Amino acid sequence: MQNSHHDVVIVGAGPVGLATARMLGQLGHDVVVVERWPEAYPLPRAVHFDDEIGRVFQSMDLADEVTAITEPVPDFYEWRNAAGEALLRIDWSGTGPNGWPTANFFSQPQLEQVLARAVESMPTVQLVRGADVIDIEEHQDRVVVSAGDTRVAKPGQVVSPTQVARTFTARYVIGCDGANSFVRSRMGVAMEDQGFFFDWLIVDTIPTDDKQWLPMNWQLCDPVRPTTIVSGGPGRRRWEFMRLPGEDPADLGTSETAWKLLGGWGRTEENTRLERHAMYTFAARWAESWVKGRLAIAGDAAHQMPPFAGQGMCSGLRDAANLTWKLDRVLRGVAEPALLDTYTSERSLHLQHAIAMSVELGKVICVLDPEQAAQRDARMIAGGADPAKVLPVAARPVLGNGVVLADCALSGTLAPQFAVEVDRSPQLLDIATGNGAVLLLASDQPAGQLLSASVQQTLAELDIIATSVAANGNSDLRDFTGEWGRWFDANSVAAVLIRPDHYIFGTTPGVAGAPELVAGYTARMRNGVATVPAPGAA
Ligand SMILES: O=C(O)/C=C/c1cccc(O)c1
Repeated sequence: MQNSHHDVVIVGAGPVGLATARMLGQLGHDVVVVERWPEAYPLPRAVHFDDEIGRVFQSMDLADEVTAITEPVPDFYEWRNAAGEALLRIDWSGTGPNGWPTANFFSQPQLEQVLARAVESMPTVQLVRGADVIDIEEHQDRVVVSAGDTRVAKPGQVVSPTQVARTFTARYVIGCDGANSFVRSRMGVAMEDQGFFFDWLIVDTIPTDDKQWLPMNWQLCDPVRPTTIVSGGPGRRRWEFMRLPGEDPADLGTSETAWKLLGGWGRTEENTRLERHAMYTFAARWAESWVKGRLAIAGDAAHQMPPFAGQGMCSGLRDAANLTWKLDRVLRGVAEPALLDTYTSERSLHLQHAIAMSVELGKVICVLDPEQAAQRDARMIAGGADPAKVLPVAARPVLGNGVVLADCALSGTLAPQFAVEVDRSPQLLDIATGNGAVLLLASDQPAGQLLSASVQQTLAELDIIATSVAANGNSDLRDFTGEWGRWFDANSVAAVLIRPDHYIFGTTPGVAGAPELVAGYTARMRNGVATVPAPGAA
């Protein structure tokens, strides 16, 4: 029997598992990804990522590869009633604060191919397909993952093996193994469920004509048949049809029904290839704890949400970005394992925002009663289809308690990624600074002249890059668009400490407060769980 030793075993080779492997591999760790299916799954599932996740792909050195398989959104994501009136218009056009298009559509098999190629090219990362995890044994200093060879009974169906064919020993195991996660079941954690369940038929197609789709993405809020019409990535279209009361899910989930419903949209075998159709029960739930001992979960293994905000995969990739820089420090022995507890506390609150938003959007479209639909229409039309007026979730998402400064307005929110100039060459901030934590100072002097030798030594020990940005003068980075200046001014801050996952640890009103900011971050990283008071707080 084969046995191999690693720093981390990742169970599941979907986008979240592969991204987690890529990020840990970039940090030099020995990682194996264990996937039960012998071949990459060829059919669509997730189709959307936002500007934050584009930045995460960029940090994985995959900006060009991902851009090449992606369709950015040029217009509004519209929600219309049966009469065609706008109920909600969400601006998905343009570039977001993370320096990437606000909304992007792709086909998951293509994305997985990009990610799989990337991890397979890394000397310390291995991808093992066809290995079905059947046991996980946790010891004080290691975890042993046992896998059998996958037996495919018929296309799309595996029979769980009973015999162990190989074992993988590691210091940590991360379950990126989907909604029915085996790793989660081994952790024995409870799920918090919002009780939001609706059945929908998802239909993925490849149009063979040259039809234009305007707007690119929209929702038909017609109680006769609530329907989603969105991109499925370049050259693809997705429809989602809500199951009506009395409809049998088995009847709705046939290709005959898919064609019948597509027919109502003028899509026939003459102009369309049916790529996939599947029934889904949308749910809104999350695990109460995402780390237990040496086991962790991420992505659908940790949470599921309705698709209407396009945040399912985005949330999973946020998990990967949050977990990997912390796990890196624990694996390197420069942080206590207690640092990993902040993965749950930070991400869970942020995730609950995404779930609340997705459920609110679900409440808009999953309405089958004509009376209720008419009331909804009147309310949303009166609100001018403005998301700020017609949706109840307005506050921006923020990380929960963790490696964040208390009493600091920007702590736990995303830092923007505006462009800067280095040696007259324009580039996005993270390209200029490289991956990792950044202390960004609003000053026309170089950071090296603003910080004492001892602060600079602490920064080096914590792998924090210190740099300054200003429109003029001798700053390290030139704010050639003025966007950084406006951001610092609007928030009344002059120093910001940005974590490796691009979230803000904290800010100070003056550059002079930077050493205290660094001291707070240092304490937080070393001590684990308690939140650090803001500089100057009593
Ligand atoms: O990527 C996904 O999982 C879902 C994307 C999406 C975007 C917009 C509307 C939807 O119903 C789904």
